[in-house]
Amino acid sequence: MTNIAVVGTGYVGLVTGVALSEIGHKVTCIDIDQAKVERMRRGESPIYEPGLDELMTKNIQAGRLFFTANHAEGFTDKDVVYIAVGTPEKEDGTADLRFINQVAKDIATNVKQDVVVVTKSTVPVGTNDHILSVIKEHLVHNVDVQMVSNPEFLREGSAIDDAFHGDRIVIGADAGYAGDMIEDVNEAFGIPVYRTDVRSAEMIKYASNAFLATKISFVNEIANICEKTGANIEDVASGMGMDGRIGHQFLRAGIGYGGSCFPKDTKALAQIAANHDHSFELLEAVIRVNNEQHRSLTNKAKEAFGSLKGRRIALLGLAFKPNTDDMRESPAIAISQELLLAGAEVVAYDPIATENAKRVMPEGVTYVSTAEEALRGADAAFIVTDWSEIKSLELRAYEQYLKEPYVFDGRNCYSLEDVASTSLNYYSVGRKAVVNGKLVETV
Ligand SMILES: NC(=O)c1ccc[n+]([C@@H]2O[C@H](COP(=O)([O-])OP(=O)(O)OC[C@H]3O[C@@H](n4cnc5c(N)ncnc54)[C@H](O)[C@@H]3O)[C@@H](O)[C@H]2O)c1
Ligand SMILES: O=c1ccn([C@@H]2O[C@H](COP(=O)(O)OP(=O)(O)O[C@H]3O[C@H](CO)[C@@H](O)[C@H](O)[C@H]3O)[C@@H](O)[C@H]2O)c(=O)[nH]1
Repeated sequence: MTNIAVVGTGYVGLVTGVALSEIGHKVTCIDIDQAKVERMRRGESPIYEPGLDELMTKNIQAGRLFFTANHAEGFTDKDVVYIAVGTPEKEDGTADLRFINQVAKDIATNVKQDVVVVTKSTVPVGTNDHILSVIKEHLVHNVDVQMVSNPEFLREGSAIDDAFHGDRIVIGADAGYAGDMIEDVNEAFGIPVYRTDVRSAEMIKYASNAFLATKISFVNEIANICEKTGANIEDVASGMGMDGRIGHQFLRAGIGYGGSCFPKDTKALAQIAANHDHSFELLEAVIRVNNEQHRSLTNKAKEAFGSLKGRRIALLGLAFKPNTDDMRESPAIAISQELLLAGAEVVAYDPIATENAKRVMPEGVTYVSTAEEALRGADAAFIVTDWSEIKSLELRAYEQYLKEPYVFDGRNCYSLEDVASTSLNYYSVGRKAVVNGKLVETV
């Protein structure tokens, strides 16, 4: 059992703290947001993440999981401090290290015993060295501080499962005992550990996200070409994925990636390269293709309707992916902006993310509390997030509620054969359209 503090209780910090307590460590989670801390003390997760509340409550009751807004209290008697604060993007695409710098100072002024500092946040190569120098500069007590880079690979919506069944735990440490200590801390997860130096660990995180984003933009480009050639992206992706070297994962064509990580991390890596006089052309193209892909549904609707002025569009799903309330960089934002710009009226529904959506979606969007309400009287439906509730909506609901039978499906939720037996005009991604019951090429 190790005494651990986790600084920052967002998607990563809270899940990390809860998972570490579940394998037997004594964990104090620290956040500057007092209201959040109060909720967490009651066992309520401030984020929607399946399975998280139950595990929080269990470990609070077991006396292994604590929450505080007071750094001095949180750091008392801790052997390990995890940094899990946000590293959002700045205007120029670089990572904003404001919160990281603050935590480094908080650690320096509060720790009274030797400590291993573990960086979970996604940070540019060289940041762990920077954190250590900030800590050393502000250190109040004469203690030893060692750094470990331990990037996080969890996905929102399946974060708990990922924490216990991830593919690997990357531990980047230079000379010293810290790397071994963090390997021991993680032993009970039973997940393969990959040991490397600090800078390589920092790079593994960005390279992994950039590679996955590349897969998505690649398959989206293939989907766009499928639409022009009459091929079917679902079949193409399945056939490609059977090659073990390619694999089936991350070959789902759609409206482009969103979320709190891929958009910001791809830009940050391109910027890291640029700062070292390297133009990362491939990644720049991945980002451009993704931005363009956000427009694909609206472009299809414009083509089908001529003009979208005065048209009422039902947006089904707002979160950047199912099973999360996270709206950061959700394609729904760019899609709504495009629709409103084109003069359309936007009525939106999401099973969970509506409150968060209201904070980041453009002004003028109307929110309703069921999919049926959104569809009723609309000229078209846009399927934006493939929540299981939305995927399982029967096709006759669209026929029944829509004023015009137009569905633009950004997630390929329905089979073309099923749609062909309805009266719907259906446009999806990388597949033929269905118009008047017939499969037709879109160009
Ligand atoms: N969200 C993900 O799925 C995911 C996955 C892997 C890695 N990451 C990376 O992990 C990091 C955290 O991401 P997130 O989505 O959990 O962030 P988040 O924005 O959801 O949460 C950050 C939390 O840190 C708190 N905080 C800020 N400054 C603080 C301080 N000085 N002391 C204590 N608390 C402080 C904030 O109040 C907030 O609750 C980022 O670098 C991100 O790129 C995120
Ligand atoms: O085949 C696919 C797979 C995903 N997506 C989209 O890609 C985005 C990201 O999805 P996903 O990777 O499942 O979710 P995140 O929670 O953003 O997780 C990513 O970003 C995290 C933060 O760095 C990493 O820890 C994870 O390993 C990495 O998968 C979403 O908009 C998805 O709709 C697709 O369009 N097609």
